[in-house]
Amino acid sequence: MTKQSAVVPEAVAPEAVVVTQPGATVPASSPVFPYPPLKAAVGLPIKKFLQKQEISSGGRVSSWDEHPSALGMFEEIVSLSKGKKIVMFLDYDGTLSPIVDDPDRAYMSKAMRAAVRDVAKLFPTAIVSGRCRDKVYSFVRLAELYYAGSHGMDIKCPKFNKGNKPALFQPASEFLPMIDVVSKLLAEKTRAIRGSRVENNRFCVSVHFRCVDEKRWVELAMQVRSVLHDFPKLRLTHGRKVLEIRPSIEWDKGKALEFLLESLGLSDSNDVLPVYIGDDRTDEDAFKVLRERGQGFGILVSKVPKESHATYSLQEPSEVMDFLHRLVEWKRLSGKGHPRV
Ligand SMILES: O=P(O)(O)OC[C@H]1O[C@H](O[C@H]2O[C@H](CO)[C@@H](O)[C@H](O)[C@H]2O)[C@H](O)[C@@H](O)[C@@H]1O
Repeated sequence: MTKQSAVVPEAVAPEAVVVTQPGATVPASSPVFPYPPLKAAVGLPIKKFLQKQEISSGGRVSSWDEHPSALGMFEEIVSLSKGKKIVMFLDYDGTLSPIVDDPDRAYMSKAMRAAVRDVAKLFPTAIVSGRCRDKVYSFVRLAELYYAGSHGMDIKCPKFNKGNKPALFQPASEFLPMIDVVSKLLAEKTRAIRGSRVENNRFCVSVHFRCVDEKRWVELAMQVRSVLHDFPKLRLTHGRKVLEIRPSIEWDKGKALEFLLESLGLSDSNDVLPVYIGDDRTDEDAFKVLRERGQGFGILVSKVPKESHATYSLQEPSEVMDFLHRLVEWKRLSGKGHPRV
């Protein structure tokens, strides 16, 4: 038995199992992913089990003062965008579709699809998801969008650098065979844990525990770790009741955002306003990039106030849809569909 501590989320705003080294302090409010590198944690026994932590984005905070509603601040937002070209980045699960138990049934509504289609007519729009790109495309079904699947490790642009051909960018392609092997091993190892589910997202793998009895979360995390022990080039992160296994490369949704801006030929322009909407920890990488660039802003989708690199908030996908509607309406009224305000 190895020695490690697992931190499991509180019931109210639950979203992950975090495995740490014994003695390691995981600040309850840390907005940054608190795993030690996988290698350091492997080989240490379980010491302690449940500890409450807010997880899906940053730690929980007491009010929305830091991240006011993007609907409430809509006038301010559009005034910020005066003379600028808006570029939209949208996460999928929990942002465009509600969180549901079965990941294969996380459909977006027709109304949401229509809202995204309308937005994409007016602004370049990308979907940035942890899902396999084909899978997220099968949910969204809008060919005119840009898609970044596998947490940005699988990017498809309708056009690239003003050329006409669709282009693919897959910085982790060498990991494909390894991910396949690991996905099968994980499925085997976790089969006996009722409710668990392994989802092969092509360049990464998700191990879901939303439907696993809480008493077995640690057992599941241990099984995952035991598989990963033999794959030091992979790392473990987590999202909303899901453990995510992915290549240890310097690539995330933030890097994908920058890549997409570059491929749109908009990277160096001061008159570009990227807006990223997302609900999960992995979206924080993109929010952070926008903060660091001092360009555009992030919108966190969450029912509870959290620490986040986002600037604004929306409570749930229905509010995301309202926001998209307002953006379209405002643009139509102000610019008659021209790409600049
Ligand atoms: O980046 P995202 O598009 O938000 O993808 C992150 C994970 O999303 C999916 O899992 C989440 O949504 C499921 C359906 O609502 C839910 O059952 C699960 O508990 C959530 O974690 C997707 O299935 C994962 O592969 C992605 O990693």
